Amino acid sequence: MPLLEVKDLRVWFPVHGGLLRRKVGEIKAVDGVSFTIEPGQTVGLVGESGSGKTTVGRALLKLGPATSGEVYFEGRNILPLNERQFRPLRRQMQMIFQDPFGSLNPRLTCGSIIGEALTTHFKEMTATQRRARISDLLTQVGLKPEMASRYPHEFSGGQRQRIGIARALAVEPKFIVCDEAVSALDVSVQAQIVNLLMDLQEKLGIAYLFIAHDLAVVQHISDHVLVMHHGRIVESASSDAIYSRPQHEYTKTLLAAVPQLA
Ligand SMILES: Nc1ncnc2c1ncn2[C@@H]1O[C@H](COP(=O)(O)OP(=O)(O)OP(=O)(O)O)[C@@H](O)[C@H]1O
Repeated sequence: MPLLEVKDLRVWFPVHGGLLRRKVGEIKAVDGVSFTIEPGQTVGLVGESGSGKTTVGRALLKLGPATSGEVYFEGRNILPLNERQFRPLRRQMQMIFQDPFGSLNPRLTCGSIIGEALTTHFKEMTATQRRARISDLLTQVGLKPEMASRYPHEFSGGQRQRIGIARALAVEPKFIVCDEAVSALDVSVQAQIVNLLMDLQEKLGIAYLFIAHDLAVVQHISDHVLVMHHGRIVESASSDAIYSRPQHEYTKTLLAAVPQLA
C-alpha cells in the first residue's frame, strides 16, 4: 500500500472584484493533481514560482484548503476528517520550511522549540525523558546537545535548518513535506542538509515530498520527479529518466536553466 495517494486534487482560490467584492473568478492553483508516494521514498516536485507546489504540500497536510479530490494516508482519505479525527495523524505528517528563522520562535531556546513539539504529542513524557530525547535529536541532526540552551539567532542558516529538521523529527513522522527547505542556503550548506535528509531517511524510513524550483537539487535527492506547470503535473518520471529523456517542452525549459557541471 502506498504511504500517500493523491487523487485528482484541486485547490481553487476565489477571486473577488468590483465595488461589491463579488466573486468574479477563480485561481486554479492546483487543478487535478494525482500521484503516490511509497514508504521511505522521496518524490520531488519541481516547477517555477506560482506553479502550485506549496499549495499541494499544504493541502496534503491539511494546513491549507482543498477544493476537491482525495488524499489517502495509509489507505485513509484524510481530507474529510475534522481536526479531532485528524489529530492522531498530524504527528505522522510534518513540514520543513524554506525560512527556518521565520518558523522558529526567536524567544525560545532551541531546546524549548524541540521540547514544545514533544510536550504537544507525548504528554506522558517526563522532564528527564524529554531532555534526553532533545539531546538525542540534536545529535541526530549533527548539532551538539549543549546547544539546547542557545537561541535561534545564535545559529547559522544551515544550523537553523537542522533545528527545523530536529523539531519535525521529534514527533516521529512517517512523511515530511520539505518546502524549498534548502533554497535559501549556500550551495555547500545545501549539500550538507540534503545529505542529512538522505541519511535520516535511510535510518528512519521517512518519506519526503521534496519541493524545489532547482532541478539539480531535486535530482540528487529524489527517486521520482513530478514537474508542475500552471497547477497541473505535466511530467512524472523516475529521477534518471526525467533528466536523460525529458518528454515535455516545459521540462526541457527547466532543464536548460540548470547549470551544467563540467
Ligand atoms: N491563499 C491564497 N489565496 C489566493 N491565491 C493563492 C493563495 N495561495 C496561493 N495562491 C495562488 O496560487 C498559485 C500557486 O501558488 P503556490 O504558492 O502554490 O506556488 P509555488 O509553485 O509554490 O510557488 P513559489 O515557489 O513561489 O512558492 C499562485 O498563483 C498564487 O498566487
